[in-house]
Amino acid sequence: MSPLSELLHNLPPQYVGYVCTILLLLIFWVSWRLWRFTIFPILHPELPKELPYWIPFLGHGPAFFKSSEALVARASNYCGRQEPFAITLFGSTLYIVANPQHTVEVYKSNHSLSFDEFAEELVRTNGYSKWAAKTSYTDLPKDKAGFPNPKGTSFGGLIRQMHIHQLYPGDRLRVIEDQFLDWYDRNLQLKSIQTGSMVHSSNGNDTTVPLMAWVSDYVTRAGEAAYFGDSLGSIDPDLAQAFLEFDDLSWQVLYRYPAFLSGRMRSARRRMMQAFSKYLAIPQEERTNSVWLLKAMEDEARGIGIHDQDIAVLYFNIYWLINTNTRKIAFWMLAFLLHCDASLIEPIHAEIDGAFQGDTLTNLTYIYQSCPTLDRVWHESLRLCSNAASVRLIRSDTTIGGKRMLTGNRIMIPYRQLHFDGRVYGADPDNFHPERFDKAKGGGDPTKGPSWRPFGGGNTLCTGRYIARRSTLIFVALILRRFDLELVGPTGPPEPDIGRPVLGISGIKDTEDFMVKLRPR
Ligand code: HEM
Repeated sequence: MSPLSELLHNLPPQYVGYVCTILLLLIFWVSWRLWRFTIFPILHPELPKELPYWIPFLGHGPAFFKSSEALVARASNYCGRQEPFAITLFGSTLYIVANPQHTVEVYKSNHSLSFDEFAEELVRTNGYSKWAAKTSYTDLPKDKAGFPNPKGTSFGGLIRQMHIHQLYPGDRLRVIEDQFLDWYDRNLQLKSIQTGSMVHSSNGNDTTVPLMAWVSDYVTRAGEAAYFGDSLGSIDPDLAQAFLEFDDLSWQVLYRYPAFLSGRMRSARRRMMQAFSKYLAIPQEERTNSVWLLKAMEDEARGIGIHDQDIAVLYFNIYWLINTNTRKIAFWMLAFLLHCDASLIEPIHAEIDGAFQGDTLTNLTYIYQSCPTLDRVWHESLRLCSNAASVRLIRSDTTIGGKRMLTGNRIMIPYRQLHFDGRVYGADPDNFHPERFDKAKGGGDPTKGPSWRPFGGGNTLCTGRYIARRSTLIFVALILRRFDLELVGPTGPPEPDIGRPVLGISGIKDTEDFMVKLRPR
C-alpha cells in the first residue's frame, strides 16, 4: 500500500473528502506552476521572461500596490534588466522595459503603442464626462477654425501642441517666467513670509518654517498666479492648500481608490473644481494675467461643445501638472543643499551674483545659463527623486528588445532605475554628488543619453520641462540670495517616499518634514 493510500485508509471518513480536495488543488497548483513558469517559457522564448508568482490571477497585484518600485526592482533582479520582462497584476500582464536602448524602441512604436487611453483614464477619474472624453478623442477636420490642425488630430492630440506653443522657449514662455519672477519678487520677503500660514515661529529678524510645507505652499501659489492670474486666488484664497491636500493623496487617484476610502482626497478635489467652475464663469477678458494656453484650450473645448463642468476638469489637471513636481523639486534642491552638501551654497552665491542688482533678479538668462553649480544641483536632485514611469497600451503585437509583447497588455518604463546606473552616473549613485554632472570632468554628459529620463520621452516627453527648470531656478536663486538658511533641531536627511506612485517627483513621508530658519542676509 502506498503512503498516500495508507494515510487515506487511516483517516476518519469525514476527513477523506477534505484531504482529497486539498490534494487535488495541490496537484492542480503544482501543474499550473510547472506549466506557467517552466514549460511555457521554454515553448515561447520569444515572450518576455516573467517573475513567477504563487497565486493564480492575483499575481503580484498586492505587492505592486504596496510599492511598485520594490516590485520592479525584485523582478529586474530575477529576470535581468537587459531584456524586457513581465509581471502579472490581477490577471493582466505588465511588460517592463528597463534597458535604456529598448526605451527608444518603445518611443518609436507610436502606431502600435498608445498613451491616449491613460490620458483619457486620468481625466475621466477626475470627473471628465464620458461624452466629453469621446468627443475629445475624435479626430477633427484639418481646416477647422481656431488652433491650426494640419494633421486632422483630435482635441486631445491638439492639447499637446498647445502646450508646446505656450511652454517652449519663446515669447509665450517669457510671459510665464516674468509672472513667476514678479510673484516671487514680491513674496520672498521676510514680512510676506511671516504673514503666511505655514510659519512655525518668527521674530523681527528671522522666521522658521517646515521646509516641505512652506516651499509647497509658495511654489503652488506662484504657479497658480503665473498661469491663471489673480482671479483664481480671489475666488478661493486657500486653493493652494486644497491642492496640496489633494496632491499628497493623489496616489489614490492613480490607484483608482473607491469613494469610501478616499473621502479627503475627493473633498479637496471637489473644492478645487468649484473654484474652476466659478473661474470659468468670469468672462475671459476679465481674467487678468491668465496665459494664452488656458484661453486657447477653453475656446477649442467650447468649439466642440464641451461644457464648463468638463473644462473645469481640464483646468484642474493643468493646475496639478504645473505644481505637483515643481514644488517637490524646489524642496529637494534646498533639502540636499542643507543636509548633504552645504559647502555648495557659497559657490552658488558667488555664481548667481552676476544675475542680480542688489536683491533684484534682473538677468534670468544668466541664472539659466551661467550658474553651473546651481544647474548641477538641479540635475542631481532630479536624478535622485524622479520616480516617474511611462505607460503604453499595446494596440497590436509589438517587438521590443527582441521580445514579443501581446495586444491588450501594457508596457511600463520605470525611469527611476535608469537614474541609478553607476556605469552612466559614476560612483556612489545612491547619494548626492552634483559634480557627476560636471561636463568639464571628462566623464561625458549623462543628460545626453537614453538613461536620462526625468521628463519621460518620446511623444509624451514633458512639455513643461523648460518652465519647470526656469521657475525652480528663479525660486532657489532668490531664496539663496535673500536669506541664510539654517536647519533647526536634530534632523537627518529626508528620503524620497518612493513607495507611492506620483506623476514625476517623489515627496517625503508625512512625518519627515523639518524646520528651517530663514534669516535675511
Ligand atoms: C520638475 C518638474 C517636472 C517633472 C519631473 C515632470 C515630469 C514629467 C514626465 C515624466 C512626463 C511624462 C509622463 C509619461 O510619459 O507618461 C511628463 C509629462 C507632462 N508634463 Fe511634466 N514634469 C514636470 C513639470 C511640468 C510642468 C511645470 C508642466 C506644466 C504644464 C508639465 C506638463 C506636462 C504635460 C502636459 C505632460 C504630458 C505630455 C504629453 O503627453 O503630451 N510638467 N512630465
